[in-house]
Amino acid sequence: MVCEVVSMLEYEIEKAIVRYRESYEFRPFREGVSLEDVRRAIEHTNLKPFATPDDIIKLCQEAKDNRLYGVCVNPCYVSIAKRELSETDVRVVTVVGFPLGANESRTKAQEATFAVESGADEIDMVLNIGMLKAREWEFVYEDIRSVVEAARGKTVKVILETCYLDLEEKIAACVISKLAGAHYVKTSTGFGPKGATPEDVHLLKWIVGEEMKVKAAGGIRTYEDAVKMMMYGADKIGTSSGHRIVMEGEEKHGG
Ligand SMILES: O=C[C@H](O)COP(=O)(O)O
Repeated sequence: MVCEVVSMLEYEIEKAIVRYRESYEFRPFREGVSLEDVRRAIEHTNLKPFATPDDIIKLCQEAKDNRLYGVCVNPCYVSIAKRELSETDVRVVTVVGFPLGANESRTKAQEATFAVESGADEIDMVLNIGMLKAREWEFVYEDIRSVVEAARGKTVKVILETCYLDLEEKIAACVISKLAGAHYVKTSTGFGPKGATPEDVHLLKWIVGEEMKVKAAGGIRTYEDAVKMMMYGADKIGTSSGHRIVMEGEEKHGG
């Protein structure tokens, strides 16, 4: 059984690498991203270690005022965010195995279970970066699967932390995330040495295709940054600058 999973993962990863070598082209997936598109893509984020309950209440208020897609908060703040956003359609996103991805899989699964119990609508988990680098494909696959199962149907995003990965590792991480049943791949935690780039966002979208989505996160500070990420394949934008980005968009488009 384990052998079958390993062979399936190796086969699919190799197939994706060959497809990349034969036909990859870097060009925008779309033009014409509107301010409304940007608002509805932003997951307004505060994952700082020193964030207080008052900071989370402010984050939620900004998300409501700016009609953003969601907020992304550390697990201890899920219930506060849920309370602040009740009777709105603003989603509560939280993180698992954050920011290193190096917890035991059962710890990640338990975190996901607790997050859902506390009211999280979506889970952003960090994959096991060291195990990916060691080409322990089935470990990485089972690690993601355990969180997908624990999330009980809630959206699961897999943070790849692309700044640490080479091209083949990025492709392998996308293929494994998709096969393990995750709904998104996400570029970065915002805590690594580098965040999202249009090149990485494009590569991720090109590999996962239409059945899966991409979240760009880390270092996205301006309206122009957000629009560019969306042109190159991002469906969601994780940023601690959501309020500023929308203000810039309103200035540009006249309110
Ligand atoms: O998941 C989102 C990131 O943590 C946000 O990163 P940022 O603070 O660089 O915007």
